[in-house]
Amino acid sequence: MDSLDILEENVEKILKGEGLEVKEFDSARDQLQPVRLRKDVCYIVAAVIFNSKEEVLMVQEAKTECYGRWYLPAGRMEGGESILEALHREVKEEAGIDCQPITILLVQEQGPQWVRFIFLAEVTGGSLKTTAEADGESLQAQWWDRESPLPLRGRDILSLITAGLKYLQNPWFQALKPVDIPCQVICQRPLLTFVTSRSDSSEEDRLWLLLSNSKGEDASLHPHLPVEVSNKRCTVTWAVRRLVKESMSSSYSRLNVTMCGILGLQHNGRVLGKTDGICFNTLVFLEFSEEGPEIGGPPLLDGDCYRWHEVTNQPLRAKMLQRIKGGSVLPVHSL
Ligand SMILES: C[C@@](O)(CCOP(=O)(O)OP(=O)(O)O)CC(=O)O
Ligand SMILES: [Mg+2]
Repeated sequence: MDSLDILEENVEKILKGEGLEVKEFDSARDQLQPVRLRKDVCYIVAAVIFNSKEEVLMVQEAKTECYGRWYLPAGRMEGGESILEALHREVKEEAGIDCQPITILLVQEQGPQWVRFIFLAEVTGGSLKTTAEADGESLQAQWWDRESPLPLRGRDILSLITAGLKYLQNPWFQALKPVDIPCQVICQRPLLTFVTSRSDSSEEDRLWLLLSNSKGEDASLHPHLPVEVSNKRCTVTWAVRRLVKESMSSSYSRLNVTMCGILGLQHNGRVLGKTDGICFNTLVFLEFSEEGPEIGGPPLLDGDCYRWHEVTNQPLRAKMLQRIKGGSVLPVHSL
């Protein structure tokens, strides 16, 4: 199998939400310090869970700063646990309910220091925590009909509940759960795409993918997708803008960079301080905001660190175009 076949096989895997080991980074070595949970990264999980009457599971907070107010079951991940283990633990501790994930519904992030995974989940067992079982985690849990008045800890959850109902009625992207692959840093592997529409609508659009020419330690690294590290305060969206600015600086001012969303999320978390990172596989779309010297092709690249690969594999190209144009990707909100 030649190197471009391997590349396209890897792109297929990413489109399915599968993970790929991160072998090489396109970031300076000094940005590759392992991150440490609760020291320089904070991950939070939150659960949107409905019952058969479309009431949503809410917990009454026991914390001083929000005592007695209601919120979704949510909390900070602890060292050594996976994202799904944190989800199960938080929902059990705060609501008394056993659950299983349906999908990650949304990722909200402010760079490494705050990443929140909102899950749509379903009940598998347990029973609602009662006031007799109140503790430091929560006072009680109840099903909320979403209409009766309820003093909320934060109104941010209302849009999350709406997103959960919308997904249940119409799953607009394929269900996504974290893939258990360790990573030391918070990084992103973008499918960074450029599309040229054909003048003759009977022909399919042309699609290009940005590849990195960086060589790995084992120099035999096949042409591969770039991997950008998100260091301090650098959001996922900003990291990909930085990549575009560095690789296409002469065209950057004429480019619109659209973060379509997350195709996959790789995290393991087993070894505190060594596997606290996350690799986000993302889908990004570039387009010109104004005409320029390029005729029907992608932006000119500066230097030789990157190159454009035209995707001529028709089924793969069709899949990628559908994801780009259909918006059927897990949303990421860089706050
Ligand atoms: C992430 C929140 O929306 C609420 C979840 O965090 P908690 O304050 O409930 O943390 P635990 O004590 O671990 O349960 C707060 C925020 O970061 O905006
Ligand atoms: Mg909490």
